[in-house]
Amino acid sequence: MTRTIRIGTRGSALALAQTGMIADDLRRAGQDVEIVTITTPGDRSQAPVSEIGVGVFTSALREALLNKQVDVAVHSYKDLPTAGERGIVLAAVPPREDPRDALVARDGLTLGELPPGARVGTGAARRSAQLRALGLGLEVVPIRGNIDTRLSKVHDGELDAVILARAGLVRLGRADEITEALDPIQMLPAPAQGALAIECRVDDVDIEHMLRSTLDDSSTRAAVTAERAMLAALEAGCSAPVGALAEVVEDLGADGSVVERISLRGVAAAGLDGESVEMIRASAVADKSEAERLGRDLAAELLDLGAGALSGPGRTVS
Ligand SMILES: NCc1[nH]cc(CCC(=O)O)c1CC(=O)O
Repeated sequence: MTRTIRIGTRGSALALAQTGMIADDLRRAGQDVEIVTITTPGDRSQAPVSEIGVGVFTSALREALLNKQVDVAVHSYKDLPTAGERGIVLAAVPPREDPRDALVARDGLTLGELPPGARVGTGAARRSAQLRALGLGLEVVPIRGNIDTRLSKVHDGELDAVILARAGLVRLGRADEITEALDPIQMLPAPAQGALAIECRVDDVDIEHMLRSTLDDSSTRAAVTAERAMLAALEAGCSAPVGALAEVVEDLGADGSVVERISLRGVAAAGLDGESVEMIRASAVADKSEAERLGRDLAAELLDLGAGALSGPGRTVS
């Protein structure tokens, strides 16, 4: 008799959509699965994420895993704190969705077409800092709430545009509302944006192996490992908003053979003040097996270049 695997998820439309896709993948692989919804304090609170803290969406799910209410937890990877959790293992990182941020603007407008003074909604310090650094004279309006709530602020005319992760809109079947996918040169996404983290208990070795062999994508794992290593190293040294994007690329080795490398770009605000619009950018390439070190090295370079403490709003996960 095969065991029914209980998959824990948050109850938001996005979380249910992405957990449903993972459940389908597992069913196709012959597993018997059941979805269990866990309500998190982040779902109940309307306070800014910078106040309620990173991890607010994910700790209840990890607790449900540890106390055996569920066997697997599906998280938006970028919402996970960089610190690991004792007793829990990252069993799989499935192939990533398009990691870019997306603009949803009135009248089909792109960022460059929005007039000065246009009101653009985002709750993320990372997005607002990069947006202000573009020098377009846009007014950044802090917003929170689920994706549907944010989109409705454009449709009802309260805002001219909002910026959201493209991946969330794709998974909710609302990609047709995107008016521009933002180029990473203008707007680097949050570390691990567009990726999922599939966790299980450390001692559940059979489930861990099944999850890894069914769902894990080694290139996505390497890319998010580099991005998150950069974030973790910066967290220790600065409180500026951080963006990162790694891509696995094929390159020619010294002997002419094809080798896989990771190319990582990072951005952080300079440590001037809360109104700072100076963004510090750096990039580097390393062998795919060196993801962790690449991330740490790029963080050290950003700190050397002046990435630092921001006295304004704190870092948020988005
Ligand atoms: N912070 C909330 C959150 N967590 C994951 C996503 C989108 C999906 C993803 O990045 O995987 C979002 C919404 C957003 O940033 O627009």
